[in-house]
Amino acid sequence: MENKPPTDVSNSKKRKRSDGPKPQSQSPLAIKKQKLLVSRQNLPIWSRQKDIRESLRQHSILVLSGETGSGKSTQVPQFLLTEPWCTGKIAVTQPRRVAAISLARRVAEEMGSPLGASSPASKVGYSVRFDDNTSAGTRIKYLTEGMLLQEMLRDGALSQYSCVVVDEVHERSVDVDLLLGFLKQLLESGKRKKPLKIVVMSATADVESLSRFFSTPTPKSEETSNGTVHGDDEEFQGFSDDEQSTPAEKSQVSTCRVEGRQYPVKLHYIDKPTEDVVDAALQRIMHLHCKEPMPGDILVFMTGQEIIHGLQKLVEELAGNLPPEYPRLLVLPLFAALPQAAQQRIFERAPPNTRKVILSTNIAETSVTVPGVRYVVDTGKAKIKQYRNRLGLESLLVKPISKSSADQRKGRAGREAAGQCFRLYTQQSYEELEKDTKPEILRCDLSNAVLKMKARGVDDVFSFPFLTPPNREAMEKSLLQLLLLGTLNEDGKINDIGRKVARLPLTPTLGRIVLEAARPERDCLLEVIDIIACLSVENIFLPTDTEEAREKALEARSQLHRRQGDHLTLLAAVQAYAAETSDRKRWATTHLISHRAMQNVLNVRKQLTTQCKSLLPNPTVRSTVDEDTQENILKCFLKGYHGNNIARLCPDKTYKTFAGNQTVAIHPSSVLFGRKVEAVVYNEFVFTTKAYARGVSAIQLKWLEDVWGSS
Ligand SMILES: Nc1ncnc2c1ncn2[C@@H]1O[C@H](COP(=O)(O)OP(=O)(O)OP(=O)(O)O)[C@@H](O)[C@H]1O
Repeated sequence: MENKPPTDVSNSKKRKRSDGPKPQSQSPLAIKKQKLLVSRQNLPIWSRQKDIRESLRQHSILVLSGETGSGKSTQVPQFLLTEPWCTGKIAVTQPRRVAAISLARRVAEEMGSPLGASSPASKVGYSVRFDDNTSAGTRIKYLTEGMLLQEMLRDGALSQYSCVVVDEVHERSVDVDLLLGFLKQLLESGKRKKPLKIVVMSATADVESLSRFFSTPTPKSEETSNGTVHGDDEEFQGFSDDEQSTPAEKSQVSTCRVEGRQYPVKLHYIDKPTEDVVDAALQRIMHLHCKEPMPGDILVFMTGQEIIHGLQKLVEELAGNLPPEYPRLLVLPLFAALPQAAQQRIFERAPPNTRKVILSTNIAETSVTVPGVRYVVDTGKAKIKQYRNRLGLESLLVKPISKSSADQRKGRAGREAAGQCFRLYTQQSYEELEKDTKPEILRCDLSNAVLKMKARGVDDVFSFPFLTPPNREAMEKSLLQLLLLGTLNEDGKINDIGRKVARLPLTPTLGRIVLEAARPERDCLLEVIDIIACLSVENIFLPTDTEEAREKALEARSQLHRRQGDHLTLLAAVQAYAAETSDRKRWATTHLISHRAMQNVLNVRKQLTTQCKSLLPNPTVRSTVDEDTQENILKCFLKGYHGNNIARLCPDKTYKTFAGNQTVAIHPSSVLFGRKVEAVVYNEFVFTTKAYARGVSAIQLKWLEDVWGSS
């Protein structure tokens, strides 16, 4: 057996010092910790603890690969916590908030620590967009990649951290690619007073290219040739040169492979390709439920929210007709737009004699352990973001996943006991899948990434150390967009507006809309925040799939509907909900509005309002929104969309987009559906059976001069 876990060392010291009446080991947290220690010791990674610690004593960077479930995400930070160099915090990044939260919860339990802000003694916390659950004592912080990037804007040297663990690097989100580049630059800059250790890990990491990436020095561009990669001037204050380590030391990369997983997963394929994957999933779920013994929950990977809701209905219907001797079925959906509390329900154990079936998008694909899951059903598809450069459009398309994703999905079974994975595609189809998912940076709108680079002082974005350099044309396009948004100056340098936008937890477009609303001439900050809060959560309006339901909804929501369109309708809904003081849940039900989504809107609204305080210290608070304010609100959206997301009515009575001259119809979910107005602004361009604009409001063409004429 290896050394005792670091946490044990510190706690045994504490125990000796404590002379209170009740030994610490009897507290519920300590009992749980002891119990979990046994499972931790059985993880394959446990026996590699010494090697992992040793390699980071010798090197700055460790690229760690190991099978799903081998213990990387939960154990590595705990192994490193008591290393001599680890005097600060450890950041562990995750591609998604659901994983960041559940891992923090698990590791807190394993360490016998309260979670997050619940106690100053808490050692483990998490930080995700709109939810920072950490305390002054937090040593291990699970956070989304985006949150660490935000932190880097405030403190580019990451001075509170001794270590950054970049987990699930194979997902290759834009944020992780930026993070890797920034971390590499930070190590090369020699501007850290104390050592910073970096661990990059995944089950399916491309160890070779990651090692090469970190060990090849970044060529210096003109802008960075003075050796500094600087954001705000204050970022690197307090670092003295004499304590810098040499670049040779810093670029040392070590690698480690952890073999084996705790429990086996039996793999099944179908014999013939299926046309109807929803039906195949339904059959598989019901078959497992009726034939397989309890306990054994089922995790099903689907493509998106709508298809999940559809399958949920079907499963519930069939389960309702089963004879009483069968266990009950509890169906839980899981997708990104679902509020956190609802997402976390999947981690609760199912009630007695009940089997959980979780219908999830790819957000449960990596890092998470869903207690109780023994069976994974994989449809082999996911919605993947695709950016069409020429049109300047980003859309989500249903595509086959990669082998690496399929293996991650399989890895969600066999975590607490042996499991099985049912792939609803043939073995041949699996063999034909791409090895890895194409990095997001090659298929998305880059304006957010470029603005983040600019805000961190990377003026020459073309020489940024990318693991995979994006397409030059896409970069140029995003630079142009940022220039049009008014976030960059003509010379390409970030300006004050850009810096402010970059600090908001929103896309550059939404951030720019907020900034416009904070201008005293517009003074509609609170209203715009309300609308943007709605756009940041799941749809507040409950779905209406039949004609009858649509009519019912129209009637129920008639007082909220605004003839100007969806933006002001959202605002009316938030304001009416917030003004309801007696029974908000009932109000939501009567108006066919999701109470859960609304609670989330109010939460986001609160946080955005706090974050925007410095933009406009005394925004006008209104109980009713007069016509001038309505116009100002829509003008803010026009400012943010700067020519994109606008369509005008043509003589043939169709709407055509300003940019690209594409025909676009108003989506049936819009309050403007069927109406013909001079021009419209919309939030989203979606392509289903045809091109639709979603989230639409009527505008006047003469407003454009006022909007685009102003800076
Ligand atoms: N919330 C949890 N509930 C129960 N067991 C858990 C939980 N989280 C982790 N575990 C246990 O710890 C093991 C290791 O999990 P961990 O997330 O550290 O593995 P990993 O190697 O990072 O896997 P992956 O690559 O799939 O993210 C799991 O297989 C499971 O046995």
